[in-house]
Amino acid sequence: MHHLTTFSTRNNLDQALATQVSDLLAQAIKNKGKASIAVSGGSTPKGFFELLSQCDLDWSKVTITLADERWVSMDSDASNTRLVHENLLQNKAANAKFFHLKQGNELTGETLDDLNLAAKNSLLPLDVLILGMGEDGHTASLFPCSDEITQGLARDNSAALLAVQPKTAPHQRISFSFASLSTSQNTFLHLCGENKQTVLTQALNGSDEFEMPIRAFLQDPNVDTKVYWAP
Ligand SMILES: O=C1O[C@H](COP(=O)(O)O)[C@@H](O)[C@H](O)[C@H]1O
Repeated sequence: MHHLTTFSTRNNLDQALATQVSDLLAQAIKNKGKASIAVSGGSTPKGFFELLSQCDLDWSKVTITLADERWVSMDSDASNTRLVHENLLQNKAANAKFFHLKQGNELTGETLDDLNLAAKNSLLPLDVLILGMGEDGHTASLFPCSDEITQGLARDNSAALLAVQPKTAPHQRISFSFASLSTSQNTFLHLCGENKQTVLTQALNGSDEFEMPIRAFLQDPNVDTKVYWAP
């Protein structure tokens, strides 16, 4: 299921999202002494990251990871890890821990096994998940065009992470699965622009998750996704 909140500007959205996420992380720290958050990459979250990095929080108790990563080196413009380091792991948030998805040069089965174990032991279930959405309806790196989409959306997938090779987007990816992301305590979908509004409407007007994987987060009755949109 989903709840849509519309903001008049991107900055208003970024401010509201940063405040809400900071409050949720503080609450998790108060309840259990630590907090975990997965953020998305791409072009949408930069302003939100900058504002969140300035929030007062015991960041040393927060672990940040990505919902997905492109298997590129960290100095590449396409690296989501680089985006997070340059915009979120700054200011007050410089003390946060970062759980790296990109480990080594090759995405081997052994790398995945190690990451799956580490994610289950130290990160999951996430306190906060911030998703983005591509214009093909992908979210995280759960791409409709990929051979791995069945595994990525399977409700009984015991693996937290999977390797994905999109056919219509560049770079091999590593992505958290729907099964692991859907256990998050608080899920947000961060969208900006008219094109994303059109894609959102399309996603809400159909039900085939394999055509638009974002539908799993918008329509699964066990997942409550707060959609934040600004023009
Ligand atoms: O490739 C990706 O794309 C999506 C959407 O990105 P945007 O540029 O349209 O905001 C993003 O959520 C995901 O993390 C990223 O790897």
